[in-house]
Amino acid sequence: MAGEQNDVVPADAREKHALLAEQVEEHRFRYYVKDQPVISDGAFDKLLRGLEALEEEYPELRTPDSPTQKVAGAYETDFASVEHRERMLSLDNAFDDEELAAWAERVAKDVGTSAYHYLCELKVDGLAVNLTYEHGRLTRAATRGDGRTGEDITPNVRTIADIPDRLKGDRVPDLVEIRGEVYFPMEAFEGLNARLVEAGDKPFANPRNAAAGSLRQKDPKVTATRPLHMVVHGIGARDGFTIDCLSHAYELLREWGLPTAQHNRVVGSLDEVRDFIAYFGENRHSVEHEIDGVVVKLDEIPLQGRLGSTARAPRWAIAWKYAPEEVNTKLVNIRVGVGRTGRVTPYAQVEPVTVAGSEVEFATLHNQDVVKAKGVLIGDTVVLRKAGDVIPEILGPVTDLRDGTEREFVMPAECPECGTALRPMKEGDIDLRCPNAQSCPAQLRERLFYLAGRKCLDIENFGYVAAAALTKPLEPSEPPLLDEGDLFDLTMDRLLPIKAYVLDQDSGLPKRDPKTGEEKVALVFANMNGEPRKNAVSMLENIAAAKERPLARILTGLSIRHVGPVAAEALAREFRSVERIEQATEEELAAVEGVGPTIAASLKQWFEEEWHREILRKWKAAGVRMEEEGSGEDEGPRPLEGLTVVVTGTLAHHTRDGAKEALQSRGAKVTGSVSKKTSFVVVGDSPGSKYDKAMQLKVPVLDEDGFAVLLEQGPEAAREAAVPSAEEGE
Ligand SMILES: NC(=O)c1ccc[n+]([C@@H]2O[C@H](COP(=O)([O-])OP(=O)(O)OC[C@H]3O[C@@H](n4cnc5c(N)ncnc54)[C@H](O)[C@@H]3O)[C@@H](O)[C@H]2O)c1
Ligand SMILES: [Zn+2]
Repeated sequence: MAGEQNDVVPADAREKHALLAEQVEEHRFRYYVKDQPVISDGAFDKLLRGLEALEEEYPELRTPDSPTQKVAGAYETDFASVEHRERMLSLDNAFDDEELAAWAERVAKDVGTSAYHYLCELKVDGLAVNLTYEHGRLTRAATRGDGRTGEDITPNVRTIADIPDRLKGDRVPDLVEIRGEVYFPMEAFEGLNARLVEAGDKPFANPRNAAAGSLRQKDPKVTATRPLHMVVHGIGARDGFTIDCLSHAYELLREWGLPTAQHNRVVGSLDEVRDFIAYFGENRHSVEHEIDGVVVKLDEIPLQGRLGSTARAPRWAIAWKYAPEEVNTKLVNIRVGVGRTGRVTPYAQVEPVTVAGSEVEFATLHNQDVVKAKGVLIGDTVVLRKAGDVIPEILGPVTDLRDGTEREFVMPAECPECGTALRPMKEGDIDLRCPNAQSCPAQLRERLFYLAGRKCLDIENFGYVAAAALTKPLEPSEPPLLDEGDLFDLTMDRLLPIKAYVLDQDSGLPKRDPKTGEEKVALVFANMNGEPRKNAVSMLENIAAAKERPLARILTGLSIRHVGPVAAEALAREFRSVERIEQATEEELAAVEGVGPTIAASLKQWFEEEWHREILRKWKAAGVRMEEEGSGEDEGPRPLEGLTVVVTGTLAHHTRDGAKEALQSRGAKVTGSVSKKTSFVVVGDSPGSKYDKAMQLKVPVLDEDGFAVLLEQGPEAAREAAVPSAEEGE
């Protein structure tokens, strides 16, 4: 019989099986012993699945020593080996609903009752540990190993703050094995790698490897410096207490001071299990640790016993795996981009990979220090992560795959777009900037793109392609826009001859002809006959229409540092024209709610640049609305409406214009001569005749403090602060 079956397995299947088995063993060794896997979990799971599929087809290949039949892994390591009292198992996986339903069906069939519950838990991405407590004291901690024998890591585990040395309470059992997952928090990962690189050590490729590597240190003092955490997810051998449900056991463990999970849920139906899976699929990153799936268990412990286990995994549990968020790929190059404010940021170009459903070719690297801290070299295989909607990032390098051809990234000294020498904006800044703010094509392009965008002028048909074509065309050699000043003076004549690279929507990089490999070049605004394209016509119409946008949007569109839509709204409401903002003192600007000193200083700086003021002059000449329209009841409070105020003498904290603006923006009328109708006279040093006149007419007089009261608290309070006190005032 056995001989017959041997004949049935074709030689190539046998060979393929042996090869796959060897690969799986090799990757397990790298993963469990070296803490440096060289392929992603997704890729590893595929290998294992391939092996399982072969064994499904040729069951003779499923020998007890096949990697599919074992808990990985029995390896010689530097640690003493210890036997678990009760076996630690792996889990069977479900990658789709069919597999989940098949598991549930098997359970229903074999359990012999309909009175059972599913316990849904999150699958923590870390490494499994077994903690032995005897009479409430932690006596041993071990890794899973091959499930029977693990590595003794007791001194290392004692350094983990989450794990109590002694169990709390008076119901402590004689013996209990606690199973849980040790993990390394994602937020701490970057810092750890930075320190490792700094010290000349190898960085970790991802947080799970960092957890394993940190826990499996020869020197527990090193482990103690790592922010490891644990979540409990099971219970092994026990003596001195009984439990009916795993969920109840967790309550007991919590009382003992063990770190139990916060998101477990007991449900009665498979549909509720599906809801749980769907919910955490959506909210994967709202959890305090990384998860790679959901573990569904039968809650009733006697029923777990009834179902039993295979050599590898319990039949009463299944692990639902979410789509992997991490993949391995090659770091092809590190390029630099220039942003709207001239900030030069390196970014990674990787061999295109699909992760979390989308193809990724670029990942952010923030700045040259981040590149260094991550310890990645150009040419490295790297772990790329795409978590939900967050932009893809590089976690770390797979250093075991280096062959010596990798090279370090060097931040360029010059702007890649305009050649200007890069420098920090101010001393101590990490970020380098291109100081050619006015005409650096990259900065101008980004500013225009922003200016035309939703938050600002909302100019339809004016996107990235137009912004690029207007600032750095291939032809003509002189770009139509050297800064944003001429935006509203663009004419079709200027647009028609413009040729530019055809840019890819996502990357902003030139598209290439698939046949020749050459970058594609095209007329941007004209069709083949040299006539205006439809969207060029409407772009110009939309630019003209944008002249009427509210002041706040115009202000936002100037790309003044720190002046976003909120600050722009506040400024527009308070000062009601660009001119008055320009004339205001730094104090007056800073005093506006929602503005403050940083923005005020930045505004002052901006207005100091001649070319900035030139933009304003050109826009005004082109008919851009630089003021708020009408008296605008709905445009903010005007607490001084109806008052007439005279300002005289020198004020310490305001210029004369500044004081005037402050009054006007609150609705007061400011006049030059004192009369019976004057509500207040504000006097500074050496006030002269207007002061005398005010005294004569019994008009309330305010010194600088009184003026502040008027501005901040209104006329009632100001009358009280006035000299002389104006009891007879209306
Ligand atoms: N990249 C590689 O080269 C490589 C190599 C080997 C293994 N791996 C990865 O390691 C994993 C395989 O390891 P495995 O055999 O331990 O199987 P598994 O990770 O699929 O499932 C078993 C493990 O899940 C853990 N777990 C987390 N939360 C749990 C919870 N709430 N309840 C119960 N258990 C929970 C336990 O530690 C348990 O041992 C896979 O993700 C695989 O991709 C990767
Ligand atoms: Zn530049």
